[in-house]
Amino acid sequence: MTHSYPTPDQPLKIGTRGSPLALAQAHETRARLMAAHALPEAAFEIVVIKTTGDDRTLIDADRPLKEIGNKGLFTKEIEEAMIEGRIDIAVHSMKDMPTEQPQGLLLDCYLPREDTRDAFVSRHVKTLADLAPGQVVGTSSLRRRAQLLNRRPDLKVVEFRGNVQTRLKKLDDGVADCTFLAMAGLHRLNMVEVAQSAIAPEDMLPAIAQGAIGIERRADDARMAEMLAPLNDLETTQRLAAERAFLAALDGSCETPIAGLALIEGDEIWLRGEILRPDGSERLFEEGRASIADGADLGRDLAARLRARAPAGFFSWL
Ligand SMILES: NCc1[nH]cc(CCC(=O)O)c1CC(=O)O
Repeated sequence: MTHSYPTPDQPLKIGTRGSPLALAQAHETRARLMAAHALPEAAFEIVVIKTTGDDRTLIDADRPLKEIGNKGLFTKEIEEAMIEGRIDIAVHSMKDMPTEQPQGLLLDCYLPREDTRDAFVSRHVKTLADLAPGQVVGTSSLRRRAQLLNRRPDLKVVEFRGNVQTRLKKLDDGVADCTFLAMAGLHRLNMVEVAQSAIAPEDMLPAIAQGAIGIERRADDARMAEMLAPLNDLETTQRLAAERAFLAALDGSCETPIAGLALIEGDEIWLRGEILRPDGSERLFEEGRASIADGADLGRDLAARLRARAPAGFFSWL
């Protein structure tokens, strides 16, 4: 180590949102840094930063998130704090991260990926296939809404937001018969028992980067680069390179339901991706394989194939 380690007097500042899931991810990052460098907990300070996405006056309004703002809703204030030096690193759910970072910041450290599947959450229905016609699904995710309606146009979808506890309360109140959450979030919150079942990717392809935690730093911060290096998981990096190249090539303006999942099989990477119309009336799917080093090219290639197949008007921005 050529740089000095953080100490209780000069702790390493870990920036995060304040939600229970965000805090669990920050704690996991701290634990991994402590183990990798034999440091005490006191050498770290967790700095909670409120983002536009956490603003109750905006969030409590019953508007879908996509109408409130777009990219960086949950990251802008955290990235500003890092650029200003108030924090050293930021811990993010990669699923919520734009494909490009602001000038001066770098996102190149990924923790080993959790379960990528969506969870089927209900008080009285066991699996997605057991839903009866007309039953009500609560979700705020454009992707999940479109995927569900594509397969089951007979179901009713209602807007559903809030943290896990709020959503479970809504299920208890009978607002909806079921909802979906990422298995990864439930694992990290030790709440996996609220899932009736995990949904196979063949039935619901997850969001790009679902289940992955990324750690962002200042690009010129050599000390942090060195401290984060042992935390980076190679396979997660390779899978996200393919998935995020796919997303970037499709714009990924959160206005079109996009899903994708890469898996490593031997010395190959296998990528599946799909785009849907928001009402679920149309679904375009592609898959392909490449050598692992060519994952990003595979992602761009899959995106180009989908674009070529998409009828005019499929993307609202074209
Ligand atoms: N958009 C919110 C969000 N961002 C990351 C996760 C879950 C954890 C993950 O996918 O890493 C969630 C909640 C959810 O979809 O249930």
